[in-house]
Amino acid sequence: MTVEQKNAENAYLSIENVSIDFPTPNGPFRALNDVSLRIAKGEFISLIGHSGCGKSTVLNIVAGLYEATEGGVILDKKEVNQPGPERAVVFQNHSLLPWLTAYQNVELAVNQVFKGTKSKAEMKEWIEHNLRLVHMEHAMHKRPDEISGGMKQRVGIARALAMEPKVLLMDEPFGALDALTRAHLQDSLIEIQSELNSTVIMITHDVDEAVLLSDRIVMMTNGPAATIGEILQVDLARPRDRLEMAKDAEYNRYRAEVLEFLHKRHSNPAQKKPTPETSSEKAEDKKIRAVA
Ligand SMILES: Nc1ncnc2c1ncn2[C@@H]1O[C@H](COP(=O)(O)OP(=O)(O)OP(=O)(O)O)[C@@H](O)[C@H]1O
Repeated sequence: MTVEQKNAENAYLSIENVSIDFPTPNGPFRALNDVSLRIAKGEFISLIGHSGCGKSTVLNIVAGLYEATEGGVILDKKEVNQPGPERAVVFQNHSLLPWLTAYQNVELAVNQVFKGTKSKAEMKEWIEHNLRLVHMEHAMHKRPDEISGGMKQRVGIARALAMEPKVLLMDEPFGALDALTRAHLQDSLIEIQSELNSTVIMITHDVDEAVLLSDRIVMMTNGPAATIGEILQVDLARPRDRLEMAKDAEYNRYRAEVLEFLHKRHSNPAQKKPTPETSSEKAEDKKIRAVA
């Protein structure tokens, strides 16, 4: 059986022939063209590609925030056509309510999902359990302005996990953090993933992050009309240890494979013909190189 057939059989989340046109003053702009991806339960998928290729658009369609012009998304046999708590999103910039403590921020989401099904005591235990999962039990009664950026991101992840989503959607969740904090959070995510076996789609610009965390890395072509260019299956044994990985020849082969895709086979067109209008894309490309 081919990998493709195996994925089709095990699909928990299916993105089927998705295309999207955004209206612009010059007519419709096709951002994504014919994107298809089948994801198994418990799989960790990274989406990587140059700035503006459409990664967030894919995630927003799965989240139900954007509607595909063609094709659609099916999660656990049901079509996705609006946002819902079974698809929790973690953004780059933590979106905690500033006047609530870490505990209360998680409580808000838990109330939304479990009101009527869990007792007050069960809810308290569940909120604390999720804060413990991200190692935030010591600061659960602090407000966002009293904790660091990395801690806020941990609370954002706890809040998403506490909703017990079928799929966790992460849009550059560690993009705004310094390298060390980022590494700590990646390690926490590896730990959580091995404990919960969550199904995850994560957007990243960081090649090491993608290889370290993913079962498959989905590499997107440049837009407009972006689509999936290649998919890299990462067959590294778990649990993965970052220090051991750095010396592992297989790990470095996967890493080189992603870099080749991004900088050779699908290099950023902004780099080839630099113009003032593309300066923001060039900055983004530097971001990919800097973290690679
Ligand atoms: N609501 C919208 N209306 C019009 N165009 C949009 C809209 N959302 C995205 N686009 C366009 O679709 C393309 C893909 O954008 P998207 O944000 O998905 O890219 P991305 O790969 O996530 O970028 P980045 O890595 O910089 O976050 C871009 O050309 C963008 O300008």
